[in-house]
Amino acid sequence: MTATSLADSLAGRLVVSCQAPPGDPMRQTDTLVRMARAAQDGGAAAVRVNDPVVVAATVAAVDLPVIGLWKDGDTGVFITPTVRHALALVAAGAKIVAADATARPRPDGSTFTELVDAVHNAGALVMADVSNLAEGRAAAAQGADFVSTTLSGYVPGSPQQTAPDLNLVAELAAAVDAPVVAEGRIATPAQAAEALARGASSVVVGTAITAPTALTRLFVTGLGGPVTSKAA
Ligand SMILES: CC(=O)N[C@H](C=O)[C@@H](O)[C@H](O)[C@H](O)COP(=O)(O)O
Repeated sequence: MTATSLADSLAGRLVVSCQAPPGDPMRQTDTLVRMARAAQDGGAAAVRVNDPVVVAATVAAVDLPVIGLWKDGDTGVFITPTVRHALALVAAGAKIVAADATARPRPDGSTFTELVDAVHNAGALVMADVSNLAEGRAAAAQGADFVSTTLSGYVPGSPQQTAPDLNLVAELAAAVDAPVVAEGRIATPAQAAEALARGASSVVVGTAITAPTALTRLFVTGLGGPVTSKAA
């Protein structure tokens, strides 16, 4: 699949993020692969998968393009923080590498441009995870193939809200040539459709589809608790 046809294959469609946080019972390679197979059966255009080991297992098990990321750490830049992480994902079979493209310093002192160039040279595309319009513009100017709202709400300065940041979707869609991906806290099909209507090219949904622990917690909280320490 060429870069253009890969991008076209995602246009107007759903991507399912098949991840589980550290310590979660679902964080097993086989379980995560089964999530990806279920996403494929349900009609997803692609899956978004964390960690090269899980990426390789998913690539072997599903026919969908895999968007790979590698979360390393939990502060600062930790979504595919370095060129080394990015290239490991390409080697594992990711067709698209998702990486933090915020303005924060990267742990190896590299630039986002260097990551983009390395991934392109290795034959894959880059999805820039951003938290605001300026970062999206910069990422697109540096060659990102997709710009995703992934980090809005998770970086100081971006709106802290329970709803998806559809304003950022619309701002990015008006400002960058790269396809804009709506991602983060999209909880219903209506919100996903609204994201497309606001200019998104694709929509990534994770928690609302693949996170039974978090979803159980929502219902438990809705019933007035109790929330256990593990679920807190
Ligand atoms: C901020 C961050 O680390 N986001 C991660 C990026 O890969 C994932 O934990 C999210 O589940 C994903 O972005 C999908 O979002 P939601 O689960 O809200 O549909």
